[in-house]
Amino acid sequence: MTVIVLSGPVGAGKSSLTAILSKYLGTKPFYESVDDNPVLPLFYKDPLKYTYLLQLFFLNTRFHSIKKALSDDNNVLDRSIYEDSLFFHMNADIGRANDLEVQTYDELLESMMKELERMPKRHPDLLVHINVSYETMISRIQKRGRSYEQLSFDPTLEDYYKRMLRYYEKWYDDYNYSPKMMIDGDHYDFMASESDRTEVLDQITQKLKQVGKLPKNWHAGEIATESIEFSS
Ligand SMILES: Nc1ncnc2c1ncn2[C@@H]1O[C@H](COP(=O)(O)OP(=O)(O)O)[C@@H](O)[C@H]1O
Ligand SMILES: Nc1nc2c(ncn2[C@H]2C[C@H](O)[C@@H](COP(=O)(O)O)O2)c(=O)[nH]1
Repeated sequence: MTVIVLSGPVGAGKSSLTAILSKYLGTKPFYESVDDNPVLPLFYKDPLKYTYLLQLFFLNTRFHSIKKALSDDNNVLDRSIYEDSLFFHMNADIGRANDLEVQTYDELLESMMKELERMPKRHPDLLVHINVSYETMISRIQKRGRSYEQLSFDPTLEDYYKRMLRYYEKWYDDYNYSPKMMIDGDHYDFMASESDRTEVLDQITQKLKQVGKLPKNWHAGEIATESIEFSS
């Protein structure tokens, strides 16, 4: 059984690579709750009011997903509980949560992480982080077109996204729950270019081989983007 978690800032390409990778490895994809998330649009309209509720919503869904992924067969997760704290503390640092909310959140997360330690499989086998520049991030956010994520919806999102990229640098350096690797999301267009897709999948399978976690009975094959079901 092999569990892979994807990480990276908004628009980096996590959901897209989750779909490609899970199809390639013949494993199950787990997606974040976005289009069916009732709190997300409220958060972008009024972050001060909805930061805490949104975080509890994500934390709850991520906890259930990682528990299921760690007890199921092979899986690929599009963002996981390991990034939850980055988002909450980033928002708290810009004044969107008070000290009591931070303390309560940290204690709750700690209890959840302790519960994961009791799972038969305690951690993922590999973290695949997609690194992108601010320019790439913005162009992908525009390409995807969720209205509330656009700079035209809220110009202060420029600072928010730039801060997110800085927090991710430290987050990736500190992450130590599993082996990890970084994909250059500026360089590889794994959506439109077949050779880029092949190269990225190759990098990931090499790393899985290196850590002894390539799923059993798996054979490399080509995958066409048309055959993949992307999440919306
Ligand atoms: N490597 C890439 N090259 C070009 N376009 C990409 C790449 N990765 C993702 N995209 C496009 O960028 C947008 C955001 O990708 P998505 O997978 O939803 O990002 P995330 O899940 O990290 O927020 C989508 O329109 C997707 O088609
Ligand atoms: N405040 C938070 N926002 C979050 C969190 N996780 C995701 N998000 C937002 C960011 C995007 O607008 C959207 C989906 O993220 P993608 O990176 O998949 O595009 O949800 C969080 O924990 N806190």
